[in-house]
Amino acid sequence: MTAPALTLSGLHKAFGPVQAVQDVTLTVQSGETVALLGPSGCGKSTVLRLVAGLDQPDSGAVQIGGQDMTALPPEARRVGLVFQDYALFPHLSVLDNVAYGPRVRGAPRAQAQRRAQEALALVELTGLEARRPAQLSGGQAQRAALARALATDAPLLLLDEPMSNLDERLRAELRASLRALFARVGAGVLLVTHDQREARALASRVAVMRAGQLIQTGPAEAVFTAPATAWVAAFMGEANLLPAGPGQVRHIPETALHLGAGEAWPAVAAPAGEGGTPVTVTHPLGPLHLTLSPREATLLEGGRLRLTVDDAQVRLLPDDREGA
Ligand SMILES: Nc1ncnc2c1ncn2[C@@H]1O[C@H](COP(=O)(O)OP(=O)(O)OP(=O)(O)O)[C@@H](O)[C@H]1O
Repeated sequence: MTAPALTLSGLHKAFGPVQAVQDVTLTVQSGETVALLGPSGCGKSTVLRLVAGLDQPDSGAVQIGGQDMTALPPEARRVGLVFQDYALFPHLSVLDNVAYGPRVRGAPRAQAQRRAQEALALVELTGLEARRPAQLSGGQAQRAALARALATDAPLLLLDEPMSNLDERLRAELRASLRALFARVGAGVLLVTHDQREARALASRVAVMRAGQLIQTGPAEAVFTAPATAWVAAFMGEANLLPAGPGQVRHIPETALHLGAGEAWPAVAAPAGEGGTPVTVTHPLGPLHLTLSPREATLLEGGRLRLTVDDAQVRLLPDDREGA
């Protein structure tokens, strides 16, 4: 079996009193996209910087393609980097920006440009080779930065909030094309994001990070449908976490709420928003929050809503939301 694209073992990194990364252990296989997901300041970018060699860990090891790279400088690590601000060279054409990686690695000009053309074709920027970065839209600049990482043929790609500067429409567009692109290039991809939708759309596995530590790692769907703790569930946007005794909550996912059957509970609707009509139902388990589609909203009768809760989907989770 081939070595994983990336193996992190027991990484620690502190900045003065701040434990930015604590005991992070994670593997990314070749051809796999793993999302490092967590709120601002939890240490995601620091992990990427440790992988890229831009920072040194206090302890722990970074292996890339099965080789220990912990002590090596960034240029020896064979990783393709895409950071939030793209960092394209403003004075170089798009083609030269993308050919830069192969050139630095010693490829003759013609060969480097050929590789750059191929990478630009992959991100659908063919035809814009002669432009300067300032003449690109946000989405195009983002794709040029990606092409530059792809042109290095690195077995590991590191993406830090790669769509943070794009509007929602462009994000949705790029999400769809990126997933297909990653599958085609076969590299291991470590993607940093605080956006759970982005993680869900792009990654096969998700590692949830909080205050420097990984608190849940697993297949994306498993993490989203079965969060391990109340904090993870809340971070994923789960609204129904009801008190269930000391240190525990009852997690009722929206899929567990079956509308239009059972008892009619008192329900208070808020004005309809973009996602639908928010409703709070007074249920013996506690107040249940849900958002009704226009069709579901017709089930509201005289301030009441019929619903049943599918007990099989209800889980007790440890409540770890205080502190940290
Ligand atoms: N060079 C540094 N010096 C001091 N503290 C730092 C440094 N870099 C990061 N930190 C601190 O380490 C913690 C983790 O930061 P990091 O940038 O890794 O978080 P993040 O999860 O990537 O956040 P964001 O999503 O906002 O980019 C934060 O508390 C941050 O303030």
